[in-house]
Amino acid sequence: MKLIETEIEGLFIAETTVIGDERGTFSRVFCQEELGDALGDRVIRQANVSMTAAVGAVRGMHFQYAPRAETKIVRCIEGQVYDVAVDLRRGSPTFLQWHGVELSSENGLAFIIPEGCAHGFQVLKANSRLLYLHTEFYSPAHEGGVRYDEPRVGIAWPLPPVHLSSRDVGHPFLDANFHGVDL
Ligand SMILES: Cc1cn([C@H]2C[C@H](O)[C@@H](COP(=O)(O)OP(=O)(O)O[C@H]3O[C@H](C)C(=O)[C@H](O)[C@H]3O)O2)c(=O)[nH]c1=O
Repeated sequence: MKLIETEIEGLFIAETTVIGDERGTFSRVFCQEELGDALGDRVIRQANVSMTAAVGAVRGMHFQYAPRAETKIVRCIEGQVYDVAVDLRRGSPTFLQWHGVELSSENGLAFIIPEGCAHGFQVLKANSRLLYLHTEFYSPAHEGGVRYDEPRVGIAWPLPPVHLSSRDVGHPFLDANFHGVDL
């Protein structure tokens, strides 16, 4: 696996080597050692899978507050999505900047999203499935969210967002006094 830095500190794209033969393909989807520069001494504590049916559907933007802030490794195992991270870290030079990347079962890329960054995605191919590896346990009491259409962030979704959950349309807009989350 090869780590590619982005302009947002701690936010990486991971390339995966796909080994093909006459039977099909094999690829390593996680390696604590090969992702060491992104993970440090963090360990994976929980893995989840989501399937999202409708093209254009958006889930996000989610994060967990400290002390249950988490690094999240996201990979598209079926279909194709536009995956986005937003830097919410107080004092970060890229505060409220976002970075998007297309993840698909074809390109085998993974997005490594550090603590203090919100995550969301939009479905580009029907019935897309995502695998999430989390360095913290799910903690509803520490869940936070930013609107997918937050004007202070300005995410350029490839398609008009549809099929959002009531929770995701219910996230508050950021007021002028929001200066970031502390880790
Ligand atoms: C994360 C999680 C959720 N849940 C329950 C809570 C809800 O009843 C249901 C769906 O949860 P939520 O609407 O928060 O999930 P998504 O909107 O699909 O969020 C997912 O997609 C966005 C883009 C992310 O970044 C989240 O990390 C990822 O969980 O599963 C659990 O029971 N366990 C869990 O670990």
